[in-house]
Amino acid sequence: MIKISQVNHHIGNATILRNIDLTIQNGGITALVGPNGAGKSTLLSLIARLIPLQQGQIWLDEKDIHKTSSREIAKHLAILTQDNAIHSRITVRDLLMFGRYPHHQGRPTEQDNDIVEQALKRFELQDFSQRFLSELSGGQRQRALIAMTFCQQTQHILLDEPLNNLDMFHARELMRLLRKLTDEFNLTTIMVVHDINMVAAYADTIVAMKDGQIRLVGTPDEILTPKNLQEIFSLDAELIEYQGKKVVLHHL
Ligand SMILES: Nc1ncnc2c1ncn2[C@@H]1O[C@H](COP(=O)(O)OP(=O)(O)OP(=O)(O)O)[C@@H](O)[C@H]1O
Repeated sequence: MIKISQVNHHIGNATILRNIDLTIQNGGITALVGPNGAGKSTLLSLIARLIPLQQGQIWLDEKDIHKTSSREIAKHLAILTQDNAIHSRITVRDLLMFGRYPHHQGRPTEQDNDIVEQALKRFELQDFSQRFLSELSGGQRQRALIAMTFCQQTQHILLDEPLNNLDMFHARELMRLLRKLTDEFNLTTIMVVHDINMVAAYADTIVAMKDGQIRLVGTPDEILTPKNLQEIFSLDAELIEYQGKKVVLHHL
């Protein structure tokens, strides 16, 4: 469980996050949605301990995240941020093995090799395994980075806009795979997603943010209404239902 209590965050005079209270139960996919600049990435970075907490508390199960070492946190929580300052002269296979680092500390075992092999297979990266990241397309690189995050084999996975750079086919494949892995390993997957229809189809819970605040929390069925879309995104959109899922017609 991730429990966020009374978190506030400021940069200079600007308030970036305001009175954030949120509990994310273990298991399932939670989608963080909201307009650009709402504070989604900042909140993910605070949960993953990538930036210092200024005010409030964040708990990962029984651990106070900001009082626990990064090494300990890395065994329970993996994050893929938007700015991946990863050296491009590394092969896909080595990148995935790098994801195992919190476990092997530089000395990979047979088990680490197996996990990397499985991830190469599941993320369909076998054909690229010996290629450098610089030799991949943007979408292929994004898949490799997500696979690396999974190789960490943590119970909690945070992904900031994982669908970036993916074409329609690979975006859907990735969402299906994330759904499958989340269910199979009972993971807690938290992701920032802009494609609201992917959220409608694959997320269990939506957390909608705006202006540094959490405005709505609920299931896609509860949250996706014309009134809420207007309130969060200032968007006039119609909704239809298809195969029991909401579809937002926002492009017309
Ligand atoms: N280092 C920084 N210095 C100043 N302002 C910042 C900094 N980092 C973020 N911000 C501001 O904080 C606000 C929240 O940014 P954040 O990246 O968390 O939003 P977001 O909801 O993830 O947006 P997006 O959907 O565009 O990725 C924005 O107004 C942004 O300009």
